[in-house]
Amino acid sequence: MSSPLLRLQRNLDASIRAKQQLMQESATLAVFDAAVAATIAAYRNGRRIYIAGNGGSAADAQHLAAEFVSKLARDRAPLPAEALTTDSSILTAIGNDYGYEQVFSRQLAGKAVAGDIFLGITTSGRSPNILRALEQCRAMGVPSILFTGRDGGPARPLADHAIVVPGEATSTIQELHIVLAHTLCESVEAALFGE
Ligand SMILES: O=C(CO)[C@@H](O)[C@H](O)[C@H](O)[C@H](O)COP(=O)(O)O
Ligand SMILES: [Zn+2]
Repeated sequence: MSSPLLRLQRNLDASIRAKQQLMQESATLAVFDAAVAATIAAYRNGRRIYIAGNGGSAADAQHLAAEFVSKLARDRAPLPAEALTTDSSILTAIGNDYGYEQVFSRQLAGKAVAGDIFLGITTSGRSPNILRALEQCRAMGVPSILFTGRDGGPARPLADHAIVVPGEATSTIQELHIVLAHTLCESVEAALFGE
C-alpha cells in the first residue's frame, strides 16, 4: 500500500478509536448533555450563541454558526449565532491595539448580554484568547461551553461546561469536536422545532 493510504488507514483508525473511547466516557457525555440543555435554555430565553476558536477551530466556529443561522437537518426558523472569527477589521483592530489575546473577549464585552451562551473551541485548552474569552463570560454572566482535548489545560476550570475529548493528535481532537458541534445543533433543532 502506498504511504498516503497507510497514513489514511492510521488516521481513520485514530479517529475511530477516539470516537469509540468518547462513547464510553459517561462523565464527559453528561457534561455534553448539560451543555446542550444550557444552549436550548439560552435560545428559549431569546438569547444567542457566540463561538470562537483559532485555526481549524475558527473554521469549526464558523461552520457551526452557519448551521444555527441557516439550518442543519431540517427546515426551520433561523437561530441567532455568531462566530467571533469572521470580521477582519475587528480582529485586526483589537489585535493591533489591545493584543491578540483580547480578540474574542473584547467582542464579547461589546456584543454579548447576560444569558447569551459562548462556545470556545481549543484542542490544547491553552490559547490565551480563549482563556480571556472564558474569563469575560464569567464576568458578564454568560454561560460557557468548552470543546477541548488532552487535559483541557487552563481553559477547563474557566468554563461552565468543559467537554474534554480523547485523541492524541490535534486533528483527531478536532474531528471529535465537529461531531459534538453537529450533535449540539441537531439537538437544539429537535428541542425547539420538534423531531
Ligand atoms: O487545524 C489545525 C490543525 O489541525 C490548526 O490550524 C490549529 O487549529 C491551530 O494550530 C490552532 O492555533 C491551535 O489552537 P488550539 O486548538 O490549541 O487552541
Ligand atoms: Zn486542521
